[in-house]
Amino acid sequence: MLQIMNFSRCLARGTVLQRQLTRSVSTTAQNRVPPILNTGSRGSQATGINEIEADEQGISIRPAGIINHRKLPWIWLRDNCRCASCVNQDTQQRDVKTFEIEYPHDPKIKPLDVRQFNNEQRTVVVNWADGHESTYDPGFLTHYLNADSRPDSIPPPSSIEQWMASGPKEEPIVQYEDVMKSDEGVGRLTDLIRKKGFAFVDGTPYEDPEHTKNLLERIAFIRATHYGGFYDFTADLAMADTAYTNIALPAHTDTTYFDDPAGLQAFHMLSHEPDSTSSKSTDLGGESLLVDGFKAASLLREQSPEAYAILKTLRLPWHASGNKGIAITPELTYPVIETRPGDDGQLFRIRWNNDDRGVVPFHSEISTEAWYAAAKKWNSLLEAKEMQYWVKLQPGRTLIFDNWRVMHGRSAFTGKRRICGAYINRNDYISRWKTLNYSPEDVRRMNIGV
Ligand SMILES: C[N+](C)(C)CCCC[C@H](N)C(=O)O
Ligand SMILES: O=C(O)CCC(=O)C(=O)O
Ligand SMILES: [Fe+2]
Repeated sequence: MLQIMNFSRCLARGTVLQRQLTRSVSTTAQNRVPPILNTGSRGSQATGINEIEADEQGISIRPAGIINHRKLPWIWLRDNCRCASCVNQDTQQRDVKTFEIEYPHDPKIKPLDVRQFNNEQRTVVVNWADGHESTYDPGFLTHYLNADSRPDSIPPPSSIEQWMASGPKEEPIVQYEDVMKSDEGVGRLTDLIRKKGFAFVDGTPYEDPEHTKNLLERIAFIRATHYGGFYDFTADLAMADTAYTNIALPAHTDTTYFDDPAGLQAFHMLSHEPDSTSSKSTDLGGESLLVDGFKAASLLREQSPEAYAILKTLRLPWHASGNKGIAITPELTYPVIETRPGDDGQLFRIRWNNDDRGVVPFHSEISTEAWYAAAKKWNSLLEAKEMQYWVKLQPGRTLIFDNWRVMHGRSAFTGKRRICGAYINRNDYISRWKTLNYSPEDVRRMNIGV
């Protein structure tokens, strides 16, 4: 039986909807909505909705097992209405005139009633005084009752595989033709990178670097920097950077000098031939080093929580200054190790290139010597044999890695060594990974939090 108190005007509406309705609530707290299971596919577990309470401020849904009584304010509900007149159906952008709503009590958005339907989605409907009707997926509502922000578009920590000198359990390989011929191939490639930090694309044609460029553009458009867009380089100091030499490079991440370092980096060794500088007998060198920065940070946290805290806290300047007319530094300073907000402090980004690091600033709580001691511990981890995964890149095998997690380096070399590749923005890569590895519904929720 419909119990609609203080919502006199919609009584007529109530009879029309009655046959579909399982229940509605009034602003008085004593109305309890018997438990129903929320079939919303929010996150990994269905959240049972026990009861909906509505009052002058908003509605609270007491999900099964959750005791918090967070109330979802009316203005928040109206602002997040997803109906065709509140969301531009062509662009998914908000059409709601948020700031025409008088806050906090606008007679226009006074709710006349809140209902839960007995349909598949168990949708919750709010009828507003101005005649507007908003429909909500209970999974969306219960998510925000449990969380302070939109669902993360990150794989659960359990699926992020950290590795050491032997690399991931299974070598992360995707075939070039799979990536070129289908989005399924791109989905597998981006998911391997997301979970293992890097992947190889085997069978990449190497006669013409264009194939490598086309491969990388299957993920997302290439990010241009002062090194150009798609890069194809040898040890000729074409640019004033040690990458364009043949010296050994220790483990580092690239583009530490941008506020937003490149999300992905790729290397495809096109050729490596002896030249007059190479002695016939010894090998030419130029092996590639990969170090899992998340593994290193996890070990540092275990072995020396203080050093970990210091590298997480003290923010540093970084720079790219070698090339004429180029003087790039991030606008903010950044620590070596960054974690996501929240007390589980999931690792978010590693920024490490001791050659491009600026001057360690003096800090009110952290002594400079303490930072150097912590950085020394960090560096010893990166130099430890058991942390170093070495690969000899070959023509045909393109390496693509997460430059926010995996550090790269190389051994010194002789001969003529030619590498091509590119950077790709973090958000463009994550967008591609999301859209190819999650349902449109889940992507929508992750992206707009609804
Ligand atoms: C050749 N390639 C463009 C890939 C790199 C150029 C040098 C990158 C610089 N040392 C850094 O760490 O960001
Ligand atoms: O030559 C290599 O293997 C990599 C050099 C490097 O660190 C880079 O190009 O970013
Ligand atoms: Fe590099």
